[in-house]
Amino acid sequence: MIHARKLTRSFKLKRGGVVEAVRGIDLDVERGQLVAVLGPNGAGKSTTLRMLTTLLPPTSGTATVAGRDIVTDPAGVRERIGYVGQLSSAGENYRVRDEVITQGLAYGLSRSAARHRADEMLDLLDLRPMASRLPGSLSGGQRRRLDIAIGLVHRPELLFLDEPSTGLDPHNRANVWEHVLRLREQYGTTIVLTTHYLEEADTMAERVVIIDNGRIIADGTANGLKSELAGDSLTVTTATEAEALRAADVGVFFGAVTRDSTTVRVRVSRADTALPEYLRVLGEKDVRAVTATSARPTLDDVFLALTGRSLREDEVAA
Ligand SMILES: Nc1ncnc2c1ncn2[C@@H]1O[C@H](COP(=O)(O)OP(=O)(O)OP(=O)(O)O)[C@@H](O)[C@H]1O
Repeated sequence: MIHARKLTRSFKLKRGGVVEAVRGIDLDVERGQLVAVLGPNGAGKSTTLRMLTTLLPPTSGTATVAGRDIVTDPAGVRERIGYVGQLSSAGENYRVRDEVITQGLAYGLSRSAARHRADEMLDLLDLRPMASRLPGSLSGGQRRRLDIAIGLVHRPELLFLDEPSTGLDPHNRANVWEHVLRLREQYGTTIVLTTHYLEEADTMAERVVIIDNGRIIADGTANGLKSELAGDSLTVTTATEAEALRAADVGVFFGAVTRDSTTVRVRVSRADTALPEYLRVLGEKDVRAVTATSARPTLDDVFLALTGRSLREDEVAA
């Protein structure tokens, strides 16, 4: 459904200098996949999506999307895809149902086909009760769902969603996800979406593509990436910082260590066997653990292992 090779985009800044937003992305997405593109602010997620959706020409590189070339046949790509950007696509003048119908007409559907399709999408996204309201009166989550309905009106095989859940409260986020998953189940639509939210990418998408600094740095299932790149973690807290320092010194014999005040974290391949052994050695060195826990890795641990930075700070800032 998507085949991109060495896709690259740089921006010349007015005040001089160049931003290399996307630096040579290779990406293949098969029909029916649900792919989450994850990365910190400014990683190049939106720029990648905007190139794949023909909103922005690449500086270099090639891509076919839904079988059409993004550079030589942008109209062909657009007919076959839906795109829901970060900003709401609904205007304020039409009522919800009319807004979807108008979009259908813009795609060349007949009036009756546009009406039929609009109703189908309003049902799919549970927007029927809001059909005659103005978009401005909808909640954030309802408005996002309206954006998705608009993006789907021409029955695209492939839907791009740029941060569909950013800015929504957890309830509305879960609700938007429920609808995205339903869409996929009912229509088999291929979905590529960007997100800042680690947990969402982890639990909802079958494939996670992590972008940083304009490059893909990891690509796979969440579980695959975690076991391949991160490993389990042991966390021990001590009563004093001096003890934590000693615990960190011991920890390096077990795996990579990070320490924050009296908390020491050690990355190991198998926490179940490493934790008792670590505690035993700490006892020998007169270090008493106040708490000791082990955890399976998260996608943040994957990102940390790859870049030395946490995605969490970004998530909090978003
Ligand atoms: N039109 C533009 N002109 C100049 N720089 C741009 C432009 N669009 C994007 N950039 C820069 O390109 C880089 C990648 O931006 P992009 O919006 O693709 O990141 P992102 O991963 O989608 O971030 P976010 O999660 O914040 O949306 C950033 O440094 C951004 O400032």
